[in-house]
Amino acid sequence: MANKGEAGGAALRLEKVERHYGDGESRLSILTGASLVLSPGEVVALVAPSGAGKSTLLHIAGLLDKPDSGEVYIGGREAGSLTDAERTEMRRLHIGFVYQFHHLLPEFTALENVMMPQLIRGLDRKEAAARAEQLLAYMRLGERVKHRPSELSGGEQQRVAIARAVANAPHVLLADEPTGNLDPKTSRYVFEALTALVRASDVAALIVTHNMDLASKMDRRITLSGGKIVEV
Ligand SMILES: Nc1ncnc2c1ncn2[C@@H]1O[C@H](COP(=O)(O)OP(=O)(O)OP(=O)(O)O)[C@@H](O)[C@H]1O
Repeated sequence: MANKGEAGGAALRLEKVERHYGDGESRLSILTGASLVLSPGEVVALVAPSGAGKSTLLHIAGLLDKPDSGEVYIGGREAGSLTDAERTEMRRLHIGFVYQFHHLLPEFTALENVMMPQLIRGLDRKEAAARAEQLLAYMRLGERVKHRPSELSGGEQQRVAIARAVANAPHVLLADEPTGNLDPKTSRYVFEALTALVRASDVAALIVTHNMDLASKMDRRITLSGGKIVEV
């Protein structure tokens, strides 16, 4: 299940990233030189107060937004010099996203949802189905592959979303409150499944959470202070 990142290299590197909103008197400096290195297989919690810039950072790391200055490297490749088409391609192949709400496609089964990113990448159906089955079995959803999202519990839906996010063996998994919508027991279960899959797949995970219990179980905890990343 290992990904194709180069040996020993960083999965994600942010170098002195700055992001400002607005101009003149109303200018807001949200990121003022944020630097971060994530290694393959590492699970890192990003814990910071509301408005500190967590989503801004995640959007930049996920190539959904561009920094005003600084660099973003995904699997060793600098993203700033890429064309829009290349950025989209890099996002599709090398970055997985998990949100608080699963965003699964309601008319497709769990298996088809996990196959989807692989089919978009051009993999044939048989290969995509085999990998999707393997991932869902890993998430202990082997008995649920033919269920549609509405036929799954909240925790099961989130586990499908996690399997889908790593289906293309990305370098980086970015998760924004992935268990924020679940009860504490289910949260822990989903988080443990996520962590096991991320480690087995050699993906680097950056997880925004307000849940200190889960944050304490991750490899590292970081926060944003004055627009910079600080280890907690
Ligand atoms: N497009 C934008 N234009 C102007 N200001 C913005 C924009 N996006 C975010 N901001 C501001 O930047 C700050 C950081 O926002 P961001 O969403 O990154 O914070 P956050 O840490 O994710 O917060 P939360 O935990 O509440 O989601 C906030 O004050 C927000 O109002």
